[in-house]
Amino acid sequence: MADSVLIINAGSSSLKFSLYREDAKQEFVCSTNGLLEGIGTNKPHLIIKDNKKNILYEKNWIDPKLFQSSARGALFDETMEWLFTHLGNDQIIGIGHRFVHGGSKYSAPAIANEKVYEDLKALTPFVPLHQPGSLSPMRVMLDKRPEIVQVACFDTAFHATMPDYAKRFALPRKYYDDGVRRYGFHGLSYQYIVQYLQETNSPLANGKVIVAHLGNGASVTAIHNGKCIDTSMSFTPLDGLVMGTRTGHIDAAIILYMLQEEKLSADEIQDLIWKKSGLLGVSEVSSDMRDIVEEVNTNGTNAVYAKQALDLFTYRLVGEIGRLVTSLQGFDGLIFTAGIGEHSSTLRFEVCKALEWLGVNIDKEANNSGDLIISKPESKILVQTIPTNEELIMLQEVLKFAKN
Ligand SMILES: Nc1ncnc2c1ncn2[C@@H]1O[C@H](COP(=O)(O)OP(=O)(O)O)[C@@H](O)[C@H]1O
Ligand SMILES: CC(=O)OP(=O)(O)O
Ligand SMILES: [Mg+2]
Repeated sequence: MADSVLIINAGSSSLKFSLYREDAKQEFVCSTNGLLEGIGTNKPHLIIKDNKKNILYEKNWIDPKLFQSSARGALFDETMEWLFTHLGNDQIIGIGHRFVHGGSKYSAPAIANEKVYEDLKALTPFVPLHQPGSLSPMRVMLDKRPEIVQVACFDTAFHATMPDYAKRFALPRKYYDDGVRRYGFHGLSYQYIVQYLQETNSPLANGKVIVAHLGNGASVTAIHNGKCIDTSMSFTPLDGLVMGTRTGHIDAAIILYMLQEEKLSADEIQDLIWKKSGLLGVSEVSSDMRDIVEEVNTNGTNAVYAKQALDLFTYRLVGEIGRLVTSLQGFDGLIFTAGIGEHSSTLRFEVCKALEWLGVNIDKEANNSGDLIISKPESKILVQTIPTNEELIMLQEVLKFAKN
């Protein structure tokens, strides 16, 4: 019977899981990978593969009702059901859960218990797209298999090194003391990128690097010597860049306008800014970058709106990179990661072209052919695409607890 560690990564449009099995060399190697993607779109897709990329299970849902976010629970349950009935003889010695928000109480991984569960549940209003998906598998396992060590790993932890002026909003001091400040998210992904640069002896490991994590949630982070200097997301993962369904940064007074003039309720505003805005709201096509690009390329009925959404996404991303280059006082490298960052060569090209004046010189062929280094040798800034691996960072954290 092999010892295994299960890692669950609940994203806003996806649920990823990886099962790591201990081999004869006592190393934990990924044996099964699952990806449920397209949550919140009308065509979610589940695919589960073994470590040789053979497909173990696949399912497509085509149902307009799935567009409603209330259908998320059912999709999560079905994925989890498959997982728990296919564990075979594996003995799970630990489970890692990605928690986007740790609030002011949790800035390091924490072992799950009732207190931790309740503390994290209380943060749900700040991360409505994520916390329910992270909490539900933890709850199931606390009830069914309380003997298994479960570790909550936080996106916020990586950003603890930001200086006071990057963390603080210009509000009366009381609010900062009450926890109203910039936390930053996607930290497990940024931690992985830093580790990757160190392990590959990259000249960027000790340099000034901008990392763009562009998934359904999108953020950019300025890193110097492996430490976070500033990042685009703040109190919640709503701030910063335009995202799949989130507004990114908007004038806070717009919320007052919606409340007072448009007479929207707090719940309606919450729904609007988290689930109906971003690429989806502007394009009226989809929250999924693949659909937006296809609508533009095929000159579909909403091609003009889709192009506006794409241009806005790019413009705001380039602007935020500019701000962070100033925070770093220059930069040596630019890294793209996560769903859009890893796969959309068009987006990477547009961003790099807009940054040419800062010394970014993209190699068009390398960018299109999926190479990891996509800048020309003479480029002042090294540009790389690095597939993220939040699961590996969580595995390392779980093993610290489960193996001792
Ligand atoms: N081949 C592709 N081209 C462009 N965008 C892609 C491609 N594959 C995935 N994406 C985009 O990546 C995003 C999802 O990223 P991901 O990091 O998996 O999501 P999450 O934020 O839920 O973790 C979606 O907008 C999707 O359209
Ligand atoms: C923090 C966040 O938005 O995460 P994701 O991109 O996985 O939804
Ligand atoms: Mg993600």
